[in-house]
Amino acid sequence: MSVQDLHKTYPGALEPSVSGLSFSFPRGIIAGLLGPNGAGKTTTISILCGLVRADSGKVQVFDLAQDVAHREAIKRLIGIVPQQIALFPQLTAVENLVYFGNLYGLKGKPLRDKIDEFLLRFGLEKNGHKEVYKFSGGMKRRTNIIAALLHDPQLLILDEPTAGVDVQSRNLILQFLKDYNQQQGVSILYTSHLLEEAQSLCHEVAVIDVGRLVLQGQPSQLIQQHPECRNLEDVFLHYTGLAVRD
Ligand SMILES: Nc1ncnc2c1ncn2[C@@H]1O[C@H](COP(=O)(O)OP(=O)(O)OP(=O)(O)O)[C@@H](O)[C@H]1O
Repeated sequence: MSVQDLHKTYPGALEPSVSGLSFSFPRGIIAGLLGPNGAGKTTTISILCGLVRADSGKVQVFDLAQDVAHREAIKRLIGIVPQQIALFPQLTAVENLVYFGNLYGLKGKPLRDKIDEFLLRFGLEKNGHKEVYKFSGGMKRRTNIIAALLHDPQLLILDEPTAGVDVQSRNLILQFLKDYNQQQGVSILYTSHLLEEAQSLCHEVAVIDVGRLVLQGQPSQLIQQHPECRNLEDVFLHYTGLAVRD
């Protein structure tokens, strides 16, 4: 995927959210889009998915331009896991997942089999028929991820998928993402504020700040290039500074 000279100012906003942003990631890797609060990560992801329209700039997903002509094709290629849990609380996990599968034209036994397979893989097999409002935060997050996987996306985009989950759920989610990337060859784009996690998960990261690219590269190389930095978090702070963001 790539974005080139991307600009976006929301209606009524005084400052742009994305301002001349360019980066690209090769197919088949786990990529991290990192940056402080308000850096423009969610906006960029939303533009990549076709949920928000850019003011200007070029966006490509698997060599398809993100425009009206390719929006439907790109929608089928992408699975989106939003930052906020997007599930119906009064429905059970299975009912939610049937609903999301139906949106992609999946139904019947093949859909039910797939749901059962993912519930098992995400440790939810005993809770499929429980209403989601009764779920813990980690269970909701895991169900939210399954909803994005049912149509076999080629690119999985996750906005802070491990925010607010316990160590066990986080471990399961990260191991799943590694396996899914390796075994299925699915490309993954992920955002997080947990830089230790990003360092161990991502093949490549792009750091953005105030809507612009700050640096991009493989975590190990970025750390090597900065002898004074012990880890990715040190490199991140070196470029983005210590000042807190609004
Ligand atoms: N719908 C909107 N209308 C106006 N401004 C918005 C809107 N959505 C985001 N913004 C602003 O755009 C900027 C970038 O926000 P965005 O959510 O893309 O950043 P982020 O990097 O994902 O932040 P965080 O890490 O806090 O989730 C912020 O200043 C934010 O306040």
